[in-house]
Amino acid sequence: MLQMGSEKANLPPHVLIFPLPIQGHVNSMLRLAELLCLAGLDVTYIVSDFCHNRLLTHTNVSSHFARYPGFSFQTISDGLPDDHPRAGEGFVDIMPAIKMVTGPLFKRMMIEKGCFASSGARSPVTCIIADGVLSFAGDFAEENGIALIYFRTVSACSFWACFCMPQVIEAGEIPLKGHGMELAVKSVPGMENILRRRDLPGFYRVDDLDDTTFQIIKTETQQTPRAQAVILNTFEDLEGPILSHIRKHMPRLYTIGPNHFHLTARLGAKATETETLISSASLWEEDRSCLDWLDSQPPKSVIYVSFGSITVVRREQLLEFWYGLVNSGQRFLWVVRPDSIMGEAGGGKIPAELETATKARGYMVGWAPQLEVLNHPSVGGFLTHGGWNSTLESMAAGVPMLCWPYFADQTINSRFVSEIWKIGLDMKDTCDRVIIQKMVAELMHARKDEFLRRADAMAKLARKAVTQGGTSYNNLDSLVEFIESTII
Ligand SMILES: O=c1ccn([C@@H]2O[C@H](COP(=O)(O)OP(=O)(O)O[C@H]3O[C@H](CO)[C@@H](O)[C@H](O)[C@H]3O)[C@@H](O)[C@H]2O)c(=O)[nH]1
Ligand SMILES: C[C@H]1CC[C@@H]2C(C(=O)O)=CO[C@@H](O)[C@@H]21
Repeated sequence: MLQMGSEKANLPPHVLIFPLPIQGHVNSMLRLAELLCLAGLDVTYIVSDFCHNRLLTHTNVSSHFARYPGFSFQTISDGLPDDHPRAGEGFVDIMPAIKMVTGPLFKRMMIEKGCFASSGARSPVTCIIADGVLSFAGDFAEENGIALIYFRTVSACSFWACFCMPQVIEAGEIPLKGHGMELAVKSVPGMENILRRRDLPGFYRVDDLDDTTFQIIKTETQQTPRAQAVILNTFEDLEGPILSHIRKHMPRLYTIGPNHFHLTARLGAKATETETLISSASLWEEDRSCLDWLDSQPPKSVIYVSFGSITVVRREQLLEFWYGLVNSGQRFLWVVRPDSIMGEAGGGKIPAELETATKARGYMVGWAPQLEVLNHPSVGGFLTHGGWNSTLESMAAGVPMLCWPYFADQTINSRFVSEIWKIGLDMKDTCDRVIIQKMVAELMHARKDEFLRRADAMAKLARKAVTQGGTSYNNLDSLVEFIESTII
């Protein structure tokens, strides 16, 4: 058991925050870190050397967080060589490497550094908030009598569908073996009339139940209830019915999202200043020239296209998207990450008609300041992979979505976007220029008003949740009180 020296008793709680070291987890949990700093807690944020180097290179996190004396970074290896792609198919290496290398390193680091006890005026770590898929951090907390909270960075619907993996197997609804994808899934309580097999989180798409990633996700998800509390980046008005199911297993569940919006609200920003007060957590250099380009476009005329930090596409798929966008006649701003095209550097010539049309009404960047883009008045739609941060950021900005899920939670998020929240369309499992053209037109023209109306209503609910008295606002206060109550 780690001892709290009595002389430290009046110090604030010291929370160790440990995200899975990939973009979508790092930014979501960094926002939580700042929310806790604002509440007066001390925070150690532990992140991979790889992500830390990139954060230092591409963002102002160091100077931004300097305003919180109780905040510090600690770095650790993610177990992968520096030149590992950490994207596309390479994502399957991340979880095993973290488990095999980072887990043991973490334990050593915590013991050797006495849980960072000697760091000036801070108490030793009193609470660990670990990513919900890092069970080794939970083991450490349990073994050493430190309070444990899990933060699963995905939607409640995805988390719940993963939590029900044993029942889905039991019901014989998987393995999928590539057929029956249209069949209704009946074994996820609360989603009986919502999901087809193709809408299950992408981890389910296995022919063999011994698949390593499937097993890791199943095991990591099953152990969640051992934490004293669970945090989700969502809000009650968005996922209330699913949250009720989760609460039967994990009653102390804090919904505090959308995180970025919540942080903005707590920082006291006015709507027009929205994103400048939030520190960027980008692992790539943001190309801000796209904001100038957006300034010269008509209101709500641009579809913003981005598939997040892990998606990769084959050259044929890139061309299908490109033709689809160009043939739709729509203005577009497209993020093509330098590492997102499979094959030899995206080799091959780009057809002249695509180049010409792009010069006329498109703009491409390697990485964008996404929050500012989504909140720009010229943006009227978002062609997205449906990563949870992108989905929440789009919702909070009132921007309708066209979803092209790539893997993981994205396949279920896109189903909820189209069928439950009705703020966009789901284009999963197709990549065809004609379909893309048609769906872009549907989102941006034929059903534009309908989608904008609902997206605007959803944005209002999100704002209400993070405003004083709102559910996420109150839940964050309760979370802080809970963390304070865990000091022994
Ligand atoms: O040009 C860009 C593109 C993205 N972003 C930001 O990068 C983040 C991307 O996060 P997300 O939309 O969640 O996608 P991924 O990077 O793919 O995130 C991973 O982590 C998420 C949270 O667990 C999961 O929902 C996703 O499926 C998983 O792929 C968002 O905050 C974006 O604002 C930028 O700032 N600029
Ligand atoms: C690489 C993936 C492993 C787990 C994470 C996840 C989750 O359900 O927590 C979903 O997709 C990715 O963000 C992560």
